[in-house]
Amino acid sequence: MPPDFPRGPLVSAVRRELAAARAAARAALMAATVAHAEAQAQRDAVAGRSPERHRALEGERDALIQAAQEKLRREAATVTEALSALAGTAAPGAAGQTWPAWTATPGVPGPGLLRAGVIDHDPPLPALLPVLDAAHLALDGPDPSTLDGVIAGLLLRMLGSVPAGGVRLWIYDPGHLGGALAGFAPLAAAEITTYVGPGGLSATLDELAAQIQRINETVLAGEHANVAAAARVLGRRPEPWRVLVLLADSTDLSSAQQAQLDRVVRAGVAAGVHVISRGLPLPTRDDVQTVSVVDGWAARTSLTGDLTVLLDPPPPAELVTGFAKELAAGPPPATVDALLPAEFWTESSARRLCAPIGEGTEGDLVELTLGDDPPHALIGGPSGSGKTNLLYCWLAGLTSRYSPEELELHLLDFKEGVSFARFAPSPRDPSWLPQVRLVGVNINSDREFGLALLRHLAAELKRRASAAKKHEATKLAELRAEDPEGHWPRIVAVIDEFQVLLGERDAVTTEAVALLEDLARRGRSQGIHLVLASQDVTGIEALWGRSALVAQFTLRIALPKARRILAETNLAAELIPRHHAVVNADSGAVGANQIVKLPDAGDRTRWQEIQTQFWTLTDALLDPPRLFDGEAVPAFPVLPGTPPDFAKDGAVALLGETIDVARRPATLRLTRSPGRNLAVLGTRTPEACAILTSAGLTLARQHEPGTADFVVACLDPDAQPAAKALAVELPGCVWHDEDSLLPMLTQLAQLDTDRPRYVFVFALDAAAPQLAAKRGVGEPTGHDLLRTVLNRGPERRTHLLGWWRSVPRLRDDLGGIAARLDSIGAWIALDVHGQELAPLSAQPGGPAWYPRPHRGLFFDRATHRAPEILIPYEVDL
Ligand SMILES: Nc1ncnc2c1ncn2[C@@H]1O[C@H](COP(=O)(O)OP(=O)(O)OP(=O)(O)O)[C@@H](O)[C@H]1O
Repeated sequence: MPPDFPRGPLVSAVRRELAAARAAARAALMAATVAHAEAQAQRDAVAGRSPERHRALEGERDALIQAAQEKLRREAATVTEALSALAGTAAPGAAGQTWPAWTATPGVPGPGLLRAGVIDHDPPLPALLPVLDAAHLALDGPDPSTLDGVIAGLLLRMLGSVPAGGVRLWIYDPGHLGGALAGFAPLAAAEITTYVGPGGLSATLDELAAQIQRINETVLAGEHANVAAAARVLGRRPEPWRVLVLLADSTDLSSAQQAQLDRVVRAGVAAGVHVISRGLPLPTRDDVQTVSVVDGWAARTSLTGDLTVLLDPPPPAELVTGFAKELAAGPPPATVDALLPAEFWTESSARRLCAPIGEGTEGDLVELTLGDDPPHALIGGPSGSGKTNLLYCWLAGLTSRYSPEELELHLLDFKEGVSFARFAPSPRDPSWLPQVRLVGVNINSDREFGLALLRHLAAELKRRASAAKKHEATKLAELRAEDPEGHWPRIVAVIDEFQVLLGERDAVTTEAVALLEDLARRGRSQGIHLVLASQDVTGIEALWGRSALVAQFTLRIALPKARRILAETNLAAELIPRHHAVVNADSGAVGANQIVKLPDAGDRTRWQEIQTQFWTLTDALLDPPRLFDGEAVPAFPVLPGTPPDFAKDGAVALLGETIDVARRPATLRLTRSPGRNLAVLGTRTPEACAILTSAGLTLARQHEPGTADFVVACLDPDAQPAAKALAVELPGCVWHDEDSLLPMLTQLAQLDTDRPRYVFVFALDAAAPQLAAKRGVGEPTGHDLLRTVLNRGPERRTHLLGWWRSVPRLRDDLGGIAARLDSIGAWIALDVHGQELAPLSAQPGGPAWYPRPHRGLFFDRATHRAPEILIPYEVDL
């Protein structure tokens, strides 16, 4: 049936034709009866006359009867033919085919009438029922299983006549717990069918009533009489049909349920919500059709009146399940290739970035734009809804259109996965996506990586803003026009699961929000675009009350069941099927929805091929992107060949890597100021050893051999191999152990030299009993000596870099509870909690720090406002 064929007139036409057929039959019969009566009268009148006359009259009578019957046959045949043709148009394809020939015909837009059987007539006529957009249906009869078979047939016809997802079913079957229509079960997984349990009817009726109300308010909105009319105006169906199948009897319904059902019946048809009930009478209304089984498969329907309808047998079970499985699986998804242009890297990003992400409802490609408006995007969808795939789609569209000169990508993924790892070089595949400048993977417990990216972008924003000022440009397009030789690509920073970054009430969140605010506000004109994806934006406490920040993200993309990505009244995300998204460039306003079907863009092999193709287009030697890998241990850096001259400012120890885009090392400058010592705190031996070793190796490189003294002492057998290995690397190093510790401290405490001297002590706290022991009268204890070295050493260029396994032990070594810890100007905490660091911290109660594997918290009083995270290097000696 053509989409704009109005169903009401069609039903009337069928009614008219049936009435005409009946009238013609009655008239012909009447004529024959009259002829017969006349002939009879004539025969009586001439009774007794001549037998010839009698025979002639009989012949005349038979001829008249035959002619009347012939006329009846002719007229009936014409009407039958017309009705059959009409039936073919009214119930095309899947709506009308008999079961042996039945196939789904989703290309036929929307079923008109549905075939239920044939009218008992010679020749038989299809008996059709109006349902979708026309009526509800109440079936009754002696045998429920017959009716269930009829319902199964009607449902199959409906589902097979519309595109996947065009009809949604709710099946309430308290008697058989869904068994009566079990063939449709595969559709449950695809969310096309919902089986309503015995206790679920009220909720289902409420849900449908709410849907009707929503459709009235937001879809019909006083402009359309019903969804069918809206569909004609829009050229597409804005809402699926919803069909509630009730396999119940009236005693199953409470009065509240009955009242709600009456409401649904009353208002449902206009909203495309229909009820098909078996055994449960529906109110008598024009838009309630009935089917009453009289005997076996013979029935009367409200449309065919007193003509008997012989109902079709139920569709074969394998036909139903086969179809349901196919429908649930859906057509094979499109691939990433659907998003690639005929020619790569031909677009300019001067004004905007524009790339398709999938197919719209009309089969056209839907594009996402980032530029002055909309500048930033917010993507939402629960876990598994396809956010990563959506990002892949977008990245495929962007990277195939814009060369690395036009586009730079920064990709961070805070979930426990490595979705972006494929875009960075790896031992398996050393190539990378040329536009990608930074990739973050396995960073879910290191929110600082997110902060590092935002700081990096803020610095870039500043650089661009000052270039723009210099060129008197107000936006990127102008800057590029004024400075054609400059490298001003648009930057897109994607942060997947960004709620992790803002997940704590701490300094990281505070700084991240401030940076986001600045980038969101000023990034638009400087070509820096943020794409933030999250499972649930509502849960992000840090964004509460920051509507100005969220408002900058005018491009919203909602995956199925996404919450609060679109405007509150915009419920489109609730309705879209799997692998679809709602794209809305107007902050989620109802009128701006575009529904997109997303291709499956996850195929790794295909991505590798695409990446290889990109590489053939670039002859420049691109630097590989920076890879933040939370699980990787940074390698000890290759140090420069010529040692710098540190005579004036003091040598610098490298202690590990900071979490920073530029891989900045954590440094400690050992000047002649008080407190220039280091305490490493905690029980993680390998990490403590790695830190002291890194420091030792780097300090040694900054002095010509023989111009500095190195001392290594170790009091923990587990640390001895590392300590010994370090001692071997340090020129002229003097080794000490437990036995020689006191003489060592005695000698150091004399402070009789100004030569640079670096003292590395592993597990110093293990010597506490020895250091505390009283010695001869007037003789300082080991602790006294240690304190002298720490307090007075730096001024004489003697620096102690020690490892204590707990803060209290450090404190005990420095004088107990009331000890001053000024001599420890820098510290690194490993498995030590923030509050334990209170004595060493300017922050009351200590810094917010919960130990994490292979991370340290580093604070240098001379350079830090707040402590920073450090990752110990892997040092291979
Ligand atoms: N358009 C699509 N076509 C086919 N398969 C898809 C599509 N979108 C997603 N998928 C598949 O669905 C699964 C979940 O998708 P994806 O990983 O993108 O979801 P997500 O929202 O990022 O999930 P999570 O947050 O749990 O990682 C994947 O197996 C993916 O291949």
